Amino acid sequence: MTHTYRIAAIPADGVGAEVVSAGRQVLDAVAAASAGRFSFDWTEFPWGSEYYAQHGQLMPSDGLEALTDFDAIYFGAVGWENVPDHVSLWGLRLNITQNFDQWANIRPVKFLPGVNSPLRAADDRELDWIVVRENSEGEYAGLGGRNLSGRGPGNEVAVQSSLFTDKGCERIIRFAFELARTRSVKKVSSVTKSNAQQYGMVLWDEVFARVAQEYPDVATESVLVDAMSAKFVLHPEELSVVVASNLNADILSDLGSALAGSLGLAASANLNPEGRFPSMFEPVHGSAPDIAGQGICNPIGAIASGALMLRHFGLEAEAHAVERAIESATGAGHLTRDLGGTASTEDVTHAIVEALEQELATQLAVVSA
Ligand SMILES: NC(=O)C1=CN([C@@H]2O[C@H](COP(=O)(O)OP(=O)(O)OC[C@H]3O[C@@H](n4cnc5c(N)ncnc54)[C@H](O)[C@@H]3O)[C@@H](O)[C@H]2O)C=CC1
Ligand SMILES: CC(=O)C(=O)O
Ligand SMILES: [K+]
Ligand SMILES: [Mn+2]
Repeated sequence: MTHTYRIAAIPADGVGAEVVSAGRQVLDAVAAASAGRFSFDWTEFPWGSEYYAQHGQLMPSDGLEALTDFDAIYFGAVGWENVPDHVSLWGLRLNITQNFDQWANIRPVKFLPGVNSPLRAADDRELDWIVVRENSEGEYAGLGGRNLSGRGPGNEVAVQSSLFTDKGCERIIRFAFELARTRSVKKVSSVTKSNAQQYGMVLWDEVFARVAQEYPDVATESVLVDAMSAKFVLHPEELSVVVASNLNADILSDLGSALAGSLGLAASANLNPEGRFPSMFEPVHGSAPDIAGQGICNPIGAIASGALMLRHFGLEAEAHAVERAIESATGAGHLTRDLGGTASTEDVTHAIVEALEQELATQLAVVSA
């Protein structure tokens, strides 16, 4: 019996279209090698900044309903010069993550063979951690407002509030501890700025201490975000699972990707762990307008996000095969320009698909032996 996974693809803007196309090629190769066990049924939605130019919104008003019944969403990146960035982000990505309660955003950082880290002599023992990002509240709760008229020219005020709830903190912190238990280094580092932000972040620290008591087998530390950004560079080997609020984890995950070699490498999963809504898989990077449309962007972040989607479906061997294929491609020197190479998006995708087909053929041979 073939199991069909229904996936909504939303490439959106800039390099989003290029990397989603690359990721789909890899995922289709995975399905083709599954000997009929499963397949992907793709539906592509033309939403994003171009759609906005025609319709005045990033996605249709009933767009969320259209997505509800999919098994997952495979997303590129949103943002282009014709729309203010806060309008495009809230109109599409945050519209989906907020309304589908994708409260856990998982962002692994790994060292790849053949890729130089800007960290001197860093290797795969040093760079292998997961940023767990609170993805539903915190600094991106969207609470606040602007006083445009009441105070006269030059006197405008704006309030951008953060929202921290005990339940919101607890569920993401618990998620981080459960994840740490599955890793060889069982440690959770909690990141706040609770010396300066004395309400929400102190609540976070208290919830972290409370939940930690239930996980005596997991080591813990609480680090302020400024110190943590230094630690990412100076002592990356001390990190395993890093849990942080929405904004702090957003920043730290770009830093982590850069340390691994490029923003183009980093994968992410926006999870609704209860399964009430589809989860969404996307590269960490944005639409990269500076290199979009040239066929040179790095597809690895999107392809590795596809691996996270396979893992979410319980297809662990396949997810692992994709990750191994990425490693063989980089190890063999198939690198895009952001990594100092000359390969195109298509070259790298092709190299990964080839390595994957060998990887999966070996796996099948082992299974049937
Ligand atoms: N989840 C999403 O949809 C996100 C959307 N954005 C949006 O993307 C637009 C551009 O934002 P930026 O701040 O410039 O961030 P960005 O991530 O698009 O680009 C930052 C730098 O990384 C490079 N880069 C990004 N992806 C790459 C890839 N696959 N291969 C090679 N190099 C890559 C770019 O060329 C650029 O130099 C904005 O409209 C922003 O709002 C930004 C971040 C996330
Ligand atoms: C918006 C953004 O930068 C992110 O989700 O990573
Ligand atoms: K993205
Ligand atoms: Mn970001």
